[in-house]
Amino acid sequence: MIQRPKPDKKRLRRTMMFMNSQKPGLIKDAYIYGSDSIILDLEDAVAENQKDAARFSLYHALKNIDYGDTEVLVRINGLDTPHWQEDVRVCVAGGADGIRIAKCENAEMVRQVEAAVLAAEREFGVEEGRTLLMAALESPMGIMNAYEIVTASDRMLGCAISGGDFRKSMHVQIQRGGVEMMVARGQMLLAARAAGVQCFDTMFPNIDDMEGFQAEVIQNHQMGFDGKSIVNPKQIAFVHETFAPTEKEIVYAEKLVRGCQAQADAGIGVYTVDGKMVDIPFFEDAKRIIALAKACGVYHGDL
Ligand SMILES: CC(C)(COP(=O)(O)OP(=O)(O)OC[C@H]1O[C@@H](n2cnc3c(N)ncnc32)[C@H](O)[C@@H]1OP(=O)(O)O)[C@@H](O)C(=O)NCCC(=O)NCCSC(=O)C[C@@](O)(CC(=O)O)C(=O)O
Ligand SMILES: [Mg+2]
Repeated sequence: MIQRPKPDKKRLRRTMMFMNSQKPGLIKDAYIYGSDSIILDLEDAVAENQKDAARFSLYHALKNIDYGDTEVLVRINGLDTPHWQEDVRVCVAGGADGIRIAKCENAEMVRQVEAAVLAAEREFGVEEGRTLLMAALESPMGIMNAYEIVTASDRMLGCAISGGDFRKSMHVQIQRGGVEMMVARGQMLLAARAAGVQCFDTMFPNIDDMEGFQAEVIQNHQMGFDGKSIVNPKQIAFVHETFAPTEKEIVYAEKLVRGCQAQADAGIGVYTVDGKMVDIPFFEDAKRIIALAKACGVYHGDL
């Protein structure tokens, strides 16, 4: 039986790759692709008459497959279905790192899942508080309530917007440039940053349109997302590359971090580095960039 390390709310999550729990062939070696997290799906990828079979296959995967450093999340069925409570029991009994709450609309839904998770942790002798939560915001109501959702539980690692359901409820189609979801993405990002949790963009469904995918990933990064839901292994590399700090950013951040203490000791609060003004917020951001570069495995200095 596999014992997974304690889940970390703040870990690196550039990619969260969905896969159908109903398909043992997909989930048995999902870690080989190197996405930061995988999402074993019990919800919309699983046909209604296969929910029990998917849960069975999920439980055996959680118990017997060593996913190594890959975080293992499970997307449970919506709270308006007869499935979600049994989904929660299986996730906790199997030792999943966290649960993605599908179609989350308000804080009360988070509290309901949290109560079910706690009951399952007690039932199966799992350390209380071990199982993390994240919310998928898939409707206008979910987006409007983003802040109350992400602050509803100490287990909450963050939230993700879900474009398929969201666009359907807004009567819009996916657009190059993302104008149809710009406001919702922005509102969710504000809520997540205000709450100090992570924030993820939706999956890009057109897996053969790499150009469109790459344009969306670049925009996600520019907007401030921590990562993205994905549906296919060929989407991983570009997201990882885009979300890692560049060599130029690392060199500049290193210069700021190394210089800031000396400047502060000399009583100087604001000065220029390579022709750019810097003061306290820039140092904090430089430290974040170095930490991110370390987590991405692209920092080789001694800070
Ligand atoms: C799309 C396709 C069928 C294409 O398959 P294909 O086989 O044609 O792909 P190929 O590229 O040929 O695969 C090459 C090799 O990779 C393996 N491989 C492929 N995909 C893999 C994968 N995901 N995990 C591990 N392995 C994989 C494959 O087995 C093969 O291995 P091998 O045979 O050994 O060479 C496949 O990708 C897939 O099933 N994707 C996940 C779909 C899914 O789960 N959707 C539900 C979640 S979204 C949703 O519900 C909407 C949402 O709710 C979202 C939100 O909330 O954010 C909203 O509202 O927006
Ligand atoms: Mg959905």
